[in-house]
Amino acid sequence: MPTTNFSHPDPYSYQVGFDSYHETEAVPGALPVAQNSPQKVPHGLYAEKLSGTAFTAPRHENKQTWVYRILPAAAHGNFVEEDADSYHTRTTTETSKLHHIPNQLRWDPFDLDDTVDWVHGLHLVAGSGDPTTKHGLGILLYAAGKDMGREAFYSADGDFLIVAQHGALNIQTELGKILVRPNEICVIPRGVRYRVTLPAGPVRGYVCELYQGHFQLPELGPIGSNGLANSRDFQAPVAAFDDDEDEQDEAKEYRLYSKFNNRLFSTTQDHTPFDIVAWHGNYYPYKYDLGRFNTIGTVSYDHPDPSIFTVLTGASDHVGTAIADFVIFPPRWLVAENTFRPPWYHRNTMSEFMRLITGDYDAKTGGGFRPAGASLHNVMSAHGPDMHAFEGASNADLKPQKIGEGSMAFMFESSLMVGVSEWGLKTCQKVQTDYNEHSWRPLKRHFRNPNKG
Ligand SMILES: O=C(O)Cc1cc(O)ccc1O
Ligand SMILES: [Fe+2]
Repeated sequence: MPTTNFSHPDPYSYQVGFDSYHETEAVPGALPVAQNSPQKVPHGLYAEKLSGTAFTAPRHENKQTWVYRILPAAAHGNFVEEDADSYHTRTTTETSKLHHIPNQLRWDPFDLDDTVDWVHGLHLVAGSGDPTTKHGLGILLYAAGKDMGREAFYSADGDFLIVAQHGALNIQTELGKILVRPNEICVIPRGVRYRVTLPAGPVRGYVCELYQGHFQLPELGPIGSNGLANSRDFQAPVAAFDDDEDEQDEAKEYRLYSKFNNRLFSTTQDHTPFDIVAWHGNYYPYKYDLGRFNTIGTVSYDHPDPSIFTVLTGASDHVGTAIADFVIFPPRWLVAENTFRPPWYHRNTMSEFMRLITGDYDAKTGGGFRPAGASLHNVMSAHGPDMHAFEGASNADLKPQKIGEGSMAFMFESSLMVGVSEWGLKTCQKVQTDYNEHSWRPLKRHFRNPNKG
């Protein structure tokens, strides 16, 4: 089945394509014809450009969108930093620095939290690099149960790749509306302002924030011109705006939050930020149903590298070496002959942050790897199947087998060593102290040395 069976219907319509040039207008004639910035924009709108790359970036990388809005984004008050205890993304103080440790780490499922909204429910778990130099990534967990009020949020730090694990996110962005349900992902580019409400109760999930560049589809190489995540399955919103002209002054007031170098600032403005009537460009938020992934695997022998499961990649300046790959492990047939079918034991120069959205995972059958928690195998931290998985798979009858039915695991894989936040290591109280003890210390020796008598 090439789509996920969602319990929550999607009320919105979308335009399709990855990195496409889209144009959309919520009022006919709002888009200027054949120019971007006429002396007077149709319908008395303001023209504004949102740049996702340097003006001079090469054409194949260049990203920008022209928006036509009721008032420019600049029309707001001064930002003031929020109280440090009210949010959970800081990295730069002594008490919130990142810890770099070689241990294999695993977390029990993170708690739901229905006392906070999207902005205040974001927790930095791990990260590397620095938003101020536009290098690296942040890995965040979100858990929220409240709608954002008359508020909007943007991150100046990077692109948010949101992996919904529990509950639906109704995301009203400046560029239109997107519904994101478990087993869907959504990318909100740096700077795009949005508001999250929760149409089906509390939510929980993960964010990979890319401080540099933008997510791309991986090269397909010898796979050919289709496969993995196909371009036409990416959905972008159509223009939609609120008109607050007839509302009372108090009702027009909006609070605007900015995530800026992992700190939270806010200001107010006396009009809605969701006033874009039309836009055109290739810098926009989008979503993707992981159930549509066209999974490729071996039909002969041996376990291939998990790069064949890459949905999106956030490239570094070095070809083939990612700042962040987003990889999934979808339901699939295993048919390899004479093969140990689960992942091999390995030490990776890349760091691997993993989790289950739902179901189970073939390398961890001994318990402890459950949806909504996490694991981190940092640079060169040895890992692989736990004792149960090893004994099971090395004695299994190798007939064709469908694995992961109803399951979805994912990985944020980075070439960078990631540090774990104070919240991730201590405050959340979810770190399993016996991960290694439970998974690999029980592995039995099977070698019988033929050189011994
Ligand atoms: O460690 C893991 O479970 C992730 C993983 C899966 C796989 O199929 C091969 C390598 C790899 O790191
Ligand atoms: Fe791995």
